[in-house]
Amino acid sequence: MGMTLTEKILAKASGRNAVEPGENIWVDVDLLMTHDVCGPGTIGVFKREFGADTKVWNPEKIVLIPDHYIFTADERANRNVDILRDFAQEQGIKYFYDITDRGNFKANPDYKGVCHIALAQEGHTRPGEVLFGTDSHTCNAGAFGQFATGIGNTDAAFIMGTGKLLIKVPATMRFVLDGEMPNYLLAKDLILQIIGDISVAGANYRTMEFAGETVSRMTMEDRMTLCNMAIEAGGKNGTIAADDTTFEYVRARTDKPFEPVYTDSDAKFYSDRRYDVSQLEPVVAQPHSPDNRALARECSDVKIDRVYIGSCTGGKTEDFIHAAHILKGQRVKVPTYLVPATQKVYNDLFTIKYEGQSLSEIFLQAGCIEPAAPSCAACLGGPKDTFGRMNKPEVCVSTTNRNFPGRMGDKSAQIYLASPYTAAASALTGYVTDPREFL
Ligand SMILES: CC(C)[C@H](C(=O)O)[C@@H](O)C(=O)O
Repeated sequence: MGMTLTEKILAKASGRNAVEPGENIWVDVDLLMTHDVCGPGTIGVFKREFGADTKVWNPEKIVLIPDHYIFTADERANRNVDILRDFAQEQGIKYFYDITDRGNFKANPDYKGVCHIALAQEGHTRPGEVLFGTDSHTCNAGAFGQFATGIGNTDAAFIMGTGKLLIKVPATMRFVLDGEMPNYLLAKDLILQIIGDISVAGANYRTMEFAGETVSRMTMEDRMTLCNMAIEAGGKNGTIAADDTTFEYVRARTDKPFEPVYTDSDAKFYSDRRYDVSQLEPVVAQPHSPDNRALARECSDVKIDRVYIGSCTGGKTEDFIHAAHILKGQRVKVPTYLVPATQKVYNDLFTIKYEGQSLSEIFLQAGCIEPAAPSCAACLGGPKDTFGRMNKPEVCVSTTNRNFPGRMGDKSAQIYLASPYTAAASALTGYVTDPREFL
């Protein structure tokens, strides 16, 4: 019987010809990623269970990325990065993207930024491989036809010691997206539409496989936006079949060989949903859940206090190009925070020209706050001095991926998740705004 992309990767990683959903299998891990929030806990469990002097299973297959709470005076947050640094030195970890100078990240060429985008930009997201990360948005890398999922510190510590993990094979839900994307829709609208349809528990412990002609036409950044938010529907992982777009992106960033695998034509799906994207409209997720969907135009009476454009799912180069498309030559009415996901994205804001102006010039002329140093910043609140943190019960339109109570700081703050178009259009009016008003 045929297998899905996820089943095929897991079969290969467990040394078997075939696997079925529900089976518990041991898989060999290609890459383990951890960051400043969960790395210290993972390292603690690893040392406790394997011994203080034990070496990790493979220092070339572990990636340590400080990204969450780094530009802060908070001592405990800073200590977390120190723990990662000490561990990287002690173990000879090959990929440790350090931040040594917290005051001026530009001085440190090793610093990358938000782990999920940094993993892609550094060539760690390869088709056919197995990636585990101590972060729920590790599913981002499914965009490359990789099996990628978030795990807890205990599982990560086990991988550190053995390079293996016992997991249950997830069943696959397929989402076929066809049709011409209207010029007012972005990938974020599609995934918010899907999560609104199936709910935040609609894909619990299942793969969300995205297919169809619309997906084939998408850039890698769009595909990452889709897969990144599989976890917001409870998904174990997201997947998209690798194609020429994928190969071009990956080969430009790594010379490591990889072997893509593909869903068989007779594979069995848990469910199969189809969308004609030409019929969809810009949407938002209202407070306080990513599945609390409404049409952007239905929320036009919601007055907002700020706009936030950033994070792994909404702070990539193309996200800023989309925002610039709306903001060019206009003036924002509310404070507008810009947080590039990575240092590469940050550099793009100053080098990429959009209709003759750099993106950063467009933003500053429109009255946005100067782009911040790349990091997760206020996407998940963070210490009080975190850039863009919501320290008051205000209302924000944000391109991030979660809007739970307290997610960006204050517990009563209200977050409307939206595409970069909708976020930028809302910045121009001070209300939740359908981007068609400016396109
Ligand atoms: C800090 C980390 C454990 C967390 C996650 O796993 O998702 C964070 O990145 C988030 O987005 O909420």
